[in-house]
Amino acid sequence: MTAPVAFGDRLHGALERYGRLCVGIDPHASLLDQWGLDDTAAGVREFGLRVVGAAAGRAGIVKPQVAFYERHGAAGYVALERVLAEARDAGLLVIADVKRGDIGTSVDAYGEAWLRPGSGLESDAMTVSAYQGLGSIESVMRRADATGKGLFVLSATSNPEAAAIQRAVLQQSSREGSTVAGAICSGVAAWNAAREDAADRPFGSIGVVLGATVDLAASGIDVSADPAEPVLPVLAPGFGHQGADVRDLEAIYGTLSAGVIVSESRSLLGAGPDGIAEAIVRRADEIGAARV
Ligand SMILES: O=c1ccn([C@@H]2O[C@H](COP(=O)(O)O)[C@@H](O)[C@H]2O)c(=O)[nH]1
Repeated sequence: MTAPVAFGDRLHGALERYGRLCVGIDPHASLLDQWGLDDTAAGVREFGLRVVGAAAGRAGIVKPQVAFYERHGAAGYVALERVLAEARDAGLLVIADVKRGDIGTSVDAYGEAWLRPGSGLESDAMTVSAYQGLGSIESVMRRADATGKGLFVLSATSNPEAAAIQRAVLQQSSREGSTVAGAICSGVAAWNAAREDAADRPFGSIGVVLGATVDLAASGIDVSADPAEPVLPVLAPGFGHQGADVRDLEAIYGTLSAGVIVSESRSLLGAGPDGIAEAIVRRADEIGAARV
């Protein structure tokens, strides 16, 4: 059996071809209304399929926010399965924004749901939480590496109320003295660097979530340190609707900039069903113009 292509390689290819933009698929009730769709499982399916149609060939990555599908129970999941499959069939890299975390065996079961080839919910990557300890996600990191999938581990999230916990300083750890956010970043970078084939990889397959609205230095993340090798993928919500300016990308992310994926939802989706394709092209151009 041939080995799967590493997620980091596929991510690198998508960024080279289409640039950094990741199109969020967040069917908020207000957006469904604006798009002339019902807030039902059928409505969120149609919304997702239209976003996928608009993103295909214009952006490299989509990020469905699973919560908006989960609102509709089992029917919402059936709708989501269809959206995920269409997106992957269209050649888009799919990051399922599920933010799962638990003890190791349970996190691995989440990994089986979202990352196992052939699973109904199969995605290319998923978001996970390591707030039960980095060791709690080790089995899912192994699973991701073995199956050519990726993970984005929450580190410093874009919501302001996260700082109190994410800036807390670790005790009883080999990373004692680091903040929670900093330890997650350095732990993930170290994981990527320790892979057997790390030297041949442009990007690691395990990344972190670092909000663009965050003062990363104050969160204990040194954005002037030597860049990680391989490049650390950074899923970056917070641009667009949440107020961060893409022209500040390098100032925000410094030496982490090479791995930054600009994830925007409402700022694009608000263009409506007739304007979304054009909004994606315009935003991808703006981000490209602000290239670092
Ligand atoms: O720190 C985080 C982690 C995830 N998100 C998610 O990203 C999108 C942002 O949507 P916008 O409309 O572009 O604000 C949404 O799905 C969040 O759940 C985040 O915002 N911050």
